[in-house]
Amino acid sequence: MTQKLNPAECAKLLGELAGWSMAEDGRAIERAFRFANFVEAFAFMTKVAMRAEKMNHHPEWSNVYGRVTIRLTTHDAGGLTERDAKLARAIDQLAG
Ligand SMILES: C[C@H](O)[C@H](O)[C@H]1CNC2=NC(N)=NC(=O)C2=N1
Repeated sequence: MTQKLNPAECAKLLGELAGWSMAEDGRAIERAFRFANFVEAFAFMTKVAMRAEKMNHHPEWSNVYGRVTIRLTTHDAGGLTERDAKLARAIDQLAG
């Protein structure tokens, strides 16, 4: 099973992932993305959804018009793991 990241590993990860922040519960990382309109936001979500499915690791997210808010945590581990880091990097790439 994927091992939860320890506090030092979490801090290191946040240092590497510009734009992401630790959730208040300390069990996830979060980032908000803004797009010009709903269609661009949904196109981004579609790309992320396909990648998440391929990685078998899925975001918790919401969308209002051009804004997409994403929370990443590993449910099977009850906290942050390397799988969240990997998906965060992929999401940042897809955001362009
Ligand atoms: C069996 C388990 O549901 C799967 O391995 C995947 C599916 N997608 C997942 N996504 C996230 N965020 N956390 C998980 O633990 C997870 N598990």
